[in-house]
Amino acid sequence: MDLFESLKEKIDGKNIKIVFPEGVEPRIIGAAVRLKADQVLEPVLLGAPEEVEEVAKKNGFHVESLQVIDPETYETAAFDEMVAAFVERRKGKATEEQARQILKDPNYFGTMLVYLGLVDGMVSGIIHSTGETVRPALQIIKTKPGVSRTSGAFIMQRGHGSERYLFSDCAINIDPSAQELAEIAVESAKTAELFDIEPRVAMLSFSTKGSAKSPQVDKVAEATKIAQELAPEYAIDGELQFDASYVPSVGAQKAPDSKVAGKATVYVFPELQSGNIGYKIAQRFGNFEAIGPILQGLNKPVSDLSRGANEEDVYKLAMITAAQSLL
Ligand SMILES: CC(C)(COP(=O)(O)OP(=O)(O)OC[C@H]1O[C@@H](n2cnc3c(N)ncnc32)[C@H](O)[C@@H]1OP(=O)(O)O)[C@@H](O)C(=O)NCCC(=O)NCCS
Ligand SMILES: CC(=O)OP(=O)(O)O
Repeated sequence: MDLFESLKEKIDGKNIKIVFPEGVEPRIIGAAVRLKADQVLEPVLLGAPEEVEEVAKKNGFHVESLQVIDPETYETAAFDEMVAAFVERRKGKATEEQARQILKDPNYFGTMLVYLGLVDGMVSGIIHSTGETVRPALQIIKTKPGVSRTSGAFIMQRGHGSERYLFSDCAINIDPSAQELAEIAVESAKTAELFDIEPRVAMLSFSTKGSAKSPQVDKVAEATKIAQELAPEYAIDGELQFDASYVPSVGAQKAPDSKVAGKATVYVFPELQSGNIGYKIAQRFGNFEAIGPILQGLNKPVSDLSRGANEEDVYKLAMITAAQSLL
């Protein structure tokens, strides 16, 4: 079954609420109107209602049935409660006065709605940078017990899902340590399972099994060992070059004893430059659909769109975020 048909079945009838802080952006409004009409989930747009309506009208959308919250006119008692919860969560890192200022930012406001359980997840980042989008989640929602770093994964699919892989970290950790990379690998295997990908995890490098020597290669080899110890239930191998991971004949030649080489489904990049460049090359040269970044390891789901996303990307990432909220 198509991934999104199966996700629709999972989230159907659960009345899952997803907040979109960029409620006056046409690609967001278009996706929200379709999500509501298809009865996939309950979208909540942030913004001034008259502005949302104006943008919708210009773009031929009808938004009458959508919930719109204007942070500027949010009910005083509810805002006071939000401010108090923020100050408490930041434990001395923000005063009440600072909190009132910070919460004017729609990404902070939306993240607080998620934290307070008033909505189930958030999708943002189509206008804002990744830092602006995810920093509130890192500070407020924070990572699950046992996870020290969140990371950003993409579902990469082609041929309506006949080929489907997971790429990570393509969004968050600029230069993870071996320990952090190992954790990213394990979280990526879990994310893959959630989205019907049987995880065979390749720890990518420019070297395969010692064919090159450098501190960067050593980091990936060490991360592989740590990940294998952390999660022996998963097939995780490295360090592997991309061709050795993906092409069966090259995998057999370069890493003949590997359970992953030549058939990897989860590709873990050694640092963010290669991860972010790698997914965009597959997307733009290879015609893969890139759905994400899906933030892994957070207590509640927050997803960060690429600024290059289209309406369909928003629609699909919202479904993924809704499915994560059921975990
Ligand atoms: C994600 C990012 C914005 C965080 O940067 P930052 O805000 O400067 O991070 P800081 O080190 O100041 O930490 C801020 C808070 O987030 C937490 N944090 C930072 N990175 C984290 C991570 N990967 N996982 C979990 N928590 C994290 C810190 O512990 C800190 O929490 P605290 O305030 O409660 O102590 C930064 O790593 C970044 O810019 N990454 C690249 C993003 C990017 O451009 N990607 C390409 C496009 S997708
Ligand atoms: C994920 C990503 O690269 O986001 P952006 O294109 O917005 O920088």
